[in-house]
Amino acid sequence: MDGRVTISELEKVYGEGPERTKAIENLSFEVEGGEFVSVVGPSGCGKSTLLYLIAGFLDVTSGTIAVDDEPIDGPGTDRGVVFQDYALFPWRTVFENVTYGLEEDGVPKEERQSIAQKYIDLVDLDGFEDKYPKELSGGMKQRVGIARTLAYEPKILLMDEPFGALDQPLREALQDQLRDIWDDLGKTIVFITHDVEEAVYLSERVLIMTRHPGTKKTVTEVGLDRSGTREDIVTSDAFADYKNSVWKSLHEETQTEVKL
Ligand SMILES: Nc1ncnc2c1ncn2[C@@H]1O[C@H](COP(=O)(O)OP(=O)(O)OP(=O)(O)O)[C@@H](O)[C@H]1O
Repeated sequence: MDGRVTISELEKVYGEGPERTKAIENLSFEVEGGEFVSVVGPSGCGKSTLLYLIAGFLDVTSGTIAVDDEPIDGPGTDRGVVFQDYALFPWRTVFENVTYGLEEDGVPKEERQSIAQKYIDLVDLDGFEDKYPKELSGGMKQRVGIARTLAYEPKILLMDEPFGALDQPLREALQDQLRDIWDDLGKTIVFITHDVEEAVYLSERVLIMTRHPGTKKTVTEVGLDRSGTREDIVTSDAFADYKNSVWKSLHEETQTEVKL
């Protein structure tokens, strides 16, 4: 399946001289096409840096990132980013926010209207097309953010703590919606989170990064039976085992950090 991300011997250094900070070192990792991978790690380990490197917003210092074997060269519509703070245009309605990228790409009006409506419906925002961001709850704003990114029809969704600012019930609702979208659309998803439970609930594999400078520490394969309800899943022994395994690996890193 398309949308494979191959990261090879990646290094990212910010600044020079006394300002020099090595954010990521010697990171190699592959995300399969259509796979859902979460990334967790101590604060400052380079998770956002990794996401923005894959997005092409930042240049690598050394190493390569390729999508379907093609080294990336800056941002592209094959990759779409969803930000924690939604990054919506306050002066545009829901509909206009979702059509923005399509307008920029010169997609004809009728086509962009039907694409936008499809994704607005997919995130359950039909009826809210003419509202402005200030009239929406945080959860609705993030659904607009997701619809806007999906409207580009990227192969890969890059999500930087997208539900971090939401309260628990909303967060859970959006997690379930994202899983449904993933089931329907089969996109590759790279999802950054601080929340171990969220990572295990959502993804097929969890990449745990070392503390600063970040690299791959461990990868946990999550083989959950997801056929039941949320309650069935989160109360299962398997869920507890996966959560413990990710938590232990992460905790070793944060303990090291505290000792210093
Ligand atoms: N623009 C920048 N200039 C210089 N250093 C930076 C820049 N952006 C990030 N860094 C540094 O790179 C390292 C990794 O930062 P990054 O934000 O990627 O980590 P993170 O794991 O996403 O952190 P958090 O979990 O706290 O959001 C940190 O030491 C940070 O201070």
